[in-house]
Amino acid sequence: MNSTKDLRIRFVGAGNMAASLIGGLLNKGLTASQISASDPGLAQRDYIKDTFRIMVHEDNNAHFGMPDIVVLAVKPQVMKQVLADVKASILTNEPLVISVAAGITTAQIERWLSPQLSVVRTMPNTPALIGQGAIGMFANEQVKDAQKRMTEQIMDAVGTSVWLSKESQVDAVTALSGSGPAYFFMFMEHLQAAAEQLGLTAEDAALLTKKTAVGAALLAERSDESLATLRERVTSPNGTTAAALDAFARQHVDEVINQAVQAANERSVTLSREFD
Ligand SMILES: NC(=O)C1=CN([C@@H]2O[C@H](COP(=O)(O)OP(=O)(O)OC[C@H]3O[C@@H](n4cnc5c(N)ncnc54)[C@H](OP(=O)(O)O)[C@@H]3O)[C@@H](O)[C@H]2O)C=CC1
Ligand SMILES: O=C(O)[C@@H]1CCC=N1
Repeated sequence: MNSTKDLRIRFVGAGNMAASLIGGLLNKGLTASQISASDPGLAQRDYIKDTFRIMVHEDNNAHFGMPDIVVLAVKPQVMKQVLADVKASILTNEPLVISVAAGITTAQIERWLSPQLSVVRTMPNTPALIGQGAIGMFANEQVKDAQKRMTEQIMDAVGTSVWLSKESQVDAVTALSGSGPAYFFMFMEHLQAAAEQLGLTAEDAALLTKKTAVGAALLAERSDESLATLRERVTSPNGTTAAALDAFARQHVDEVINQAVQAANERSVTLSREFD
């Protein structure tokens, strides 16, 4: 296996998720000369170039070279067309292909490029930007152990990753941790608004909302106790928390959350059919 200092990585698409990964890799000690990217947006290219000092090209095939890894970081809608564009460059040296796209399957990527290619389908999330990503990964049969280690090195640069044994589990990870940050942000938005209604200033409500979320998340991560036990510790009999949790239960919040996660999972499944 190449050591990290020898790796050459090409990003196709240099938007939010690519920026998170590029930032994480540079923080972990890769040099800017090891990474290049392509993206059609001038403003985005300038942003990436100014922020990370890597080479960014308008043309997906420009200065493609012979990368060890190609990271596909475009929207699912354009994946098929983008792969038609870069197919010849990729097939020149058959690098490991890592996709971060929601819904696009390894079978589709193999069909659009080559069935011989090693393809890893991953599902990261935006906290990768600060090294706190939660990432699911699925490897097709062509992926060798050394390529798995390379994938882990990349994903470990931006968070915590798990290998999945079945590709359908990537849809579940998408519904859980891929989309999950948005669920927590939405909950926090509503919590802040409710606190403002109770008379707190917007500034205080925002600060206390964020610190409560961070504190609860860190406690959950660092404690050996179950989430249920941690919840019970906050909940005094007939106290304030019990009053709030009863209100959630009356609205069947468990069913609401289950339906939302099912909807995200289903959308991940249908995305692949839509853009086939
Ligand atoms: N955002 C998230 O939380 C997560 C996103 N993902 C996945 O990551 C992928 C990228 O998402 P995200 O980074 O959020 O999206 P962005 O829109 O921020 O990034 C995609 C980038 O690809 C560029 N692009 C468009 N067409 C091409 C092309 N033909 N060749 C090269 N680049 C192109 C876009 O340019 P332009 O804007 O000019 O079209 C854009 O800069 C998606 O597939 C998504 O499913 C996965 C996990 C989480
Ligand atoms: O909303 C989406 O489709 C992407 C995938 C997971 C998070 N964002």
